[in-house]
Amino acid sequence: MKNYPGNLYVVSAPSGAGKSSLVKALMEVDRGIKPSVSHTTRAPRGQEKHGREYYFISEAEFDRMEGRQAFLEYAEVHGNRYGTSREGIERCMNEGDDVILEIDFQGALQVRKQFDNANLIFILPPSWDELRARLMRRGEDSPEVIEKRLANARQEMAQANRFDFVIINELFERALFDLKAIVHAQRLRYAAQRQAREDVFAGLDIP
Ligand SMILES: Nc1nc2c(ncn2[C@@H]2O[C@H](COP(=O)(O)OP(=O)(O)O)[C@@H](O)[C@H]2O)c(=O)[nH]1
Ligand SMILES: Nc1ncnc2c1ncn2[C@@H]1O[C@H](COP(=O)(O)OP(=O)(O)O)[C@@H](O)[C@H]1O
Repeated sequence: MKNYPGNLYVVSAPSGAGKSSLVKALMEVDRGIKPSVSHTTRAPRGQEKHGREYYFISEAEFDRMEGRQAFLEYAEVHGNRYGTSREGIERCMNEGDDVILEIDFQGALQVRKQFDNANLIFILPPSWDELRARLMRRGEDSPEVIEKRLANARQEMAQANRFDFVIINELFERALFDLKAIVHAQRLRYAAQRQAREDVFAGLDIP
């Protein structure tokens, strides 16, 4: 397993729990962390732009990328396909940047198999009623799509105990504080580990 200078954070949550809002707010205050833009076969929502929220691609293009093993992970979620391109992430992490992935739990567990020090963070809503209310307030999905996402949320939330960290997004600022604290603490931890490794190598008398 390759050792990159950058760290990897993976955020998963049921639809509407607030993961996109939290990740966006984190990146506004933390310039050392870069988003990964996924590829999807889902249609863009109102304000979404190709290359910003997602690369919106056809089923055929998705098949081609899958065929040439361009994805670090991919999964079908709520009836659409989503995948993380391997190339961009490895480049960022090689350059020493931290990378944050916003992907579903199936993808998160695939990533952990490839990066054993990936940090898996699960965001929970405070209640079912609030989850439904947020999906409705967001106003981007039809009632049928909202019902499908709520039905899937039960199964998704049952996976939270497989993650390294769980954050309850009740008060937004509080949840953002928790996310920042996790990123900061893990960054320090890996920096200390790397330093310790360098110290060991520096101490070895190899010509
Ligand atoms: N496995 C995987 N899941 C993804 C990827 N990109 C997005 N997702 C997940 O797909 C689900 C649906 O995302 P989206 O359609 O943007 O809806 P939202 O979660 O309601 O904002 C969410 O759980 C995302 O985290 C990806 O590259 N891989
Ligand atoms: N703590 C919070 N309290 C109230 N509303 C929130 C909170 N966090 C997010 N929201 C709102 O809930 C909706 C869903 O958030 P979003 O970030 O799109 O979720 P996700 O990416 O998990 O699907 C958005 O309208 C967002 O503004």
